[in-house]
Amino acid sequence: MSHSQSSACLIHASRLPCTPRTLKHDVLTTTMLHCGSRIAKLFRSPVTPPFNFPRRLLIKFEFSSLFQAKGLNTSDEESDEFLPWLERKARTKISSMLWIGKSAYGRSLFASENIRTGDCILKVPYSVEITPDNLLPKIRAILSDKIGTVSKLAIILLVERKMGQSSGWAPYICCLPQHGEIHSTIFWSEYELNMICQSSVYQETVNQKAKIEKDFAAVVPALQQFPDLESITLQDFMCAYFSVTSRAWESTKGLSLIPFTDFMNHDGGSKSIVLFDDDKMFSEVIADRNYAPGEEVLINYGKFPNAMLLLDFGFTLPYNIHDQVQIQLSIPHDDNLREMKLELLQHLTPKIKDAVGFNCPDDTFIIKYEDTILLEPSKCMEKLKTIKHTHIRHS
Ligand SMILES: C[S@@+](CC[C@H](N)C(=O)[O-])C[C@H]1O[C@@H](n2cnc3c(N)ncnc32)[C@H](O)[C@@H]1O
Repeated sequence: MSHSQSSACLIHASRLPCTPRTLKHDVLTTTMLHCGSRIAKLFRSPVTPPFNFPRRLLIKFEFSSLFQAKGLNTSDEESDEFLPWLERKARTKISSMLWIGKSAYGRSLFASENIRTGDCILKVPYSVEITPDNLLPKIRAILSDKIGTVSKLAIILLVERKMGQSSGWAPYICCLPQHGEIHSTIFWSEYELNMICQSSVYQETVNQKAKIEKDFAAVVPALQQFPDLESITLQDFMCAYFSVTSRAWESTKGLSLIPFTDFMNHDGGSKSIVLFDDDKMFSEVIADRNYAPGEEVLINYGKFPNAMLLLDFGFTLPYNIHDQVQIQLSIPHDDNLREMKLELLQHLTPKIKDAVGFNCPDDTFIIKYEDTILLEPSKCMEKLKTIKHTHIRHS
């Protein structure tokens, strides 16, 4: 890392929130509940490229933050009708503390009354969550076994959209993002993608698009059996696929779309996550702090670096403590010192296995933003010297 880059990290560090919030009930230790994870970390392609953020990409990330603003919390008629519709469908109360409004990042949930740390702010029964089980049996019967769960959910969304107002999910389907509203790199033009061609986001985007195209090719023969579905295009499939990667949660019961909960936007500093109660068959969210009426209520999608947020969710965070860079040294296989160099890398980056993100080859190391915040240059130099001496003695 160059001097200018490391000082930039330190400047950012001083702006990071430093007071950890605590939950009134430690929901994570409640045995009955288990937490779901956003699927981004579960659906990585096995091929892994080097992860070098060129300066211009960093500029793009910082630039995007200029558009970040506080919640707008204006309501509209469609949104006002959404929760009563879902509660009728679920035959139970889902939330009395939240309402749907518009934020700088699209729809969002806002506090309708004072919320206290530890309050359960919403409870969505499994019966109104969309899982691959919702796939029409006649479609499932002719789908290839190779079709993954993301694609299955994408097909469900496409089928329901085709049904228009006669779909039992119509109020939800019309809230999902459409082409033109999605900023994931899978929708970037070739010109835009070329600007990030040295980063792994570029390669992951290429891989992701190839996977979607392959899945679509496998799905088309099934869709062609149904006159209403044969007009579905690759672009429609890509939009539906993105709706799933950016909105679904993975839990013990598999992948699911959770209407209403998926209107919540992400805050990397939030401790609220989606919890699943398999006995009582609902998912829920517990507030990690107090909210005043009208405040936007946020949850944490997971510890994702910006590259992954961009690919799977279509946004980046200006100060993301989970951000990281992958640097590939490209140590030639015929290099006599290759093993020693790889070992050195392991010493220098012992946390490499904890890194969330794209897989990476052996000769790659990851610098995590949070590590650079904690890094004390003198300790780092000491460590380097120790490793160097150990190797000199051994060789
Ligand atoms: C699960 S949905 C959240 C609801 C969404 N805002 C909507 O209009 O339906 C995830 C999407 O919300 C937006 N989003 C969520 N958190 C964001 C954030 N912190 N910054 C920018 N966009 C965000 C992104 O478009 C992302 O793909």
